[in-house]
Amino acid sequence: MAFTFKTPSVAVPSKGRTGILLLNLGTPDDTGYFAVRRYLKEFLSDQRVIESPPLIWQPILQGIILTKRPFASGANYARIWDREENASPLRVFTRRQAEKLSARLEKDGIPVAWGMRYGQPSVKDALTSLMDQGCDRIISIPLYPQYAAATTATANDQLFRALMRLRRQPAVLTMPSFPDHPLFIKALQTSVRETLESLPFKPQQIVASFHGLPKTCIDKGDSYRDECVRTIVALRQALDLREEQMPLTFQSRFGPLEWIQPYTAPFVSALPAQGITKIAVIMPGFMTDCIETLDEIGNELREEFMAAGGEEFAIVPCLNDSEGAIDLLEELSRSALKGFQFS
Ligand SMILES: C=CC1=C(C)c2cc3[nH]c(cc4nc(cc5[nH]c(cc1n2)c(C)c5CCC(=O)O)C(CCC(=O)O)=C4C)c(C)c3C=C
Ligand SMILES: [Fe+2]
Ligand SMILES: [Fe+2]
Repeated sequence: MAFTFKTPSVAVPSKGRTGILLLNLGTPDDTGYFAVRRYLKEFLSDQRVIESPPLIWQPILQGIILTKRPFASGANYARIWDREENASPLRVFTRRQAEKLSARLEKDGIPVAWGMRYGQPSVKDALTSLMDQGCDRIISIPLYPQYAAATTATANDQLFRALMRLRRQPAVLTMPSFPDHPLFIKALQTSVRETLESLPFKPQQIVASFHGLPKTCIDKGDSYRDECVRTIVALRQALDLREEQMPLTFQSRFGPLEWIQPYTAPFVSALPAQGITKIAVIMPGFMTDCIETLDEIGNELREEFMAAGGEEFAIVPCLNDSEGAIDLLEELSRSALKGFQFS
C-alpha cells in the first residue's frame, strides 16, 4: 500500500503534545432519504456490525433494506431532530461533550477533537485537527461504556485505518470501556435521582434498556453482555435497588437472528398485566441521547406500554453533556495522560 506523508501545519513540539479524541458512532446529516441512505449504507456495510458474508448480505442491503428503510428511519429521525441546531441529537451532544471537556483541559494545553465512525466529522479529520495542533500523542476514547466489537472495536479500526496512511504516526492510546467506573455509576445515579425528583409520579420499576446484539456475537466471545451486567449490578447497588426493581433488558433488535434477551419491548408490554403501570426507563448503554433512546424508547415503547394498559411512562435522559458526564470524561483523560506523558 502507498504510505503518504503528513506534514502538520504546526510543528510538533519537541516535548510532544497529547490530544484527546472522542469517538462516537455517527448519524445522518439530515432526515432526507439520501442522507439517511448514505448513513445506513456505510453503517450496515461494516462487517463488525453485520458479520454475515458480504456475498450474502450486500444484495439484501442494497436491495430491500436501502430501498425501504431510509424512508421509515428518516421519518423517525425527523421526530427527534434538534431543530435549533439542525442536527441529530447524537451529533449535538457529542459536540457539546467535546466542547465542555476541552474547556476543562484547555489550561493544561490539551486539545480535544471528536470524530464519527460513520459520516461526519470523520475520524480522519478529527485526528488531523489534533495533529495540526502539534499532537504527536493521541488518547482515543470510544464513547461506549460497554465494549462491543460492533462499536468500540470498529471505532478503533477506523482510527487505525487513518493511521495506516501516515508516514509519521502519532503514538496512540485507546481507552478501555468503563462499564462500572465509579464516575460513570455516580453520573447515572445522579441522573436517576434528578429524574425521579422531577416526575409527578413514583415509578414502580425502573427498566434498564441496553442496545441489543446478535446472540452469536456473545457466543463468539464478545464481552458486551457481561459488561452490561457489570453496569447494572453497580447501578442497582448505588441506588440500593433490587433486581426486580431495576430489571435488565435489550432493545433495538435488527434482522431475523436471535439477539440477546430479554427483549425490552415484550418485557415492558407485559408489565401492566402484572400490575406495574408506572415505569421509568434508563438506557445506560448510551452516553448521548439518540434515535434509539428518544424515538425507539421515548416514542415507540411509550406507545406500546400505554396500549398494553400502562398509565405513566418516563425516560431517564442519557448523560449527554451533564456535569457528571464531563467529570467522567475528564477523569478518563487525566488518568490516561498520567500513563502516557512519561517524557
Ligand atoms: C446488526 C445491526 C446492529 C448492531 C449489531 C448494532 C450494535 C450496536 N449499536 C449501538 C448503538 C447505536 N445504534 C444506533 C442505531 C442503529 N443501530 C442499528 C443496527 C445495529 N446496531 C441500526 C440499523 C441503527 C439505525 C436505526 C435507524 O436508522 O433506524 C444508534 C443511534 C444512531 C443515531 O443516529 O441516533 C446508536 C447510538 C450499540 C451500543 C451497539 C452494540 C452494542
Ligand atoms: Fe445500533
Ligand atoms: Fe432502533
